[in-house]
Amino acid sequence: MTLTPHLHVEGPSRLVAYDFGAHLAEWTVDGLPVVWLSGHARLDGSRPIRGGVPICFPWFADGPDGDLSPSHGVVRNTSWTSVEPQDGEVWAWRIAREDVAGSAGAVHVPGNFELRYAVAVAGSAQAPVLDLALRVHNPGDDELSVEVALHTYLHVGDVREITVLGLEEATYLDKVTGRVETQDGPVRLRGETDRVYDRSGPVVVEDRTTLRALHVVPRGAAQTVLWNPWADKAAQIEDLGEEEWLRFVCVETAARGERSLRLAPGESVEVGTRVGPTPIGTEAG
Ligand SMILES: O=P(O)(O)OC[C@H]1O[C@H](O)[C@H](O)[C@@H](O)[C@@H]1O
Repeated sequence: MTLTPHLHVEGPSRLVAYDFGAHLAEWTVDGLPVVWLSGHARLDGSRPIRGGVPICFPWFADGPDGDLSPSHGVVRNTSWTSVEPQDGEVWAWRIAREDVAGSAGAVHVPGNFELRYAVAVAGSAQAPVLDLALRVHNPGDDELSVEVALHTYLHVGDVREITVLGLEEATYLDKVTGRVETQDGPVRLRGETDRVYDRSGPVVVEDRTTLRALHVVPRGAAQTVLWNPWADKAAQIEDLGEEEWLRFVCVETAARGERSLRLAPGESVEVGTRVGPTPIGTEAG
């Protein structure tokens, strides 16, 4: 099966998305990717799409106790239902617990849930801003505790040449070493990077290669995950081409572990991310 893409062109923006995973796969501005898609991504529904913005839910990676699969939960492996976009949204989708019943990992879903996800483009033609909004609703009678992430793959010219601002002095779990550390100054990636920062403020990725700054503004989740597999790990990832690891960094709006979302019966919360490129040296629009 080949997945059918949705395409949207608006001013300098071009967006591609799939119902499978409600996955925004590409956002280019003036022909240059901001949200990056692997040239080796499988677009046949046989595995999650490598790149774009995978939605991780109701667990992140292998879950709070490290024993769940598939990686990042069940909704990025399932086709969502398109619903009517509202108020300037480009696309919107919905999925609920019954839609994942029977899928791999469904037995680990911790309770009833309903998700609505929307992709919008805001800002101006000169400074477009992508807005991603995931509403999580608990329609059940019990508290719902879930992990979630908007796992944004941002395009950079060379990940070794970027500076990530906004995480200074934040504590983080280094998933590579298993240690908890404190960020000393801006982040410059020097090897495999897989960190869960206890911070939910704006992050700026300065990319000296493309002469762009990518501004990421999260909402509704307490953590920021920074990920790049680097050369050796990337070589083991089937749907990443040679050297493709140089072309992206993931800056993820996340709520995992002790910072999971806890929803009372009937409660809804929204987790979102805004992303916008600006030329280096100017402020976000
Ligand atoms: O390969 P995936 O299942 O898409 O996961 C890719 C990566 O996602 C997150 O950033 C996790 O923190 C990493 O540990 C994981 O390797």
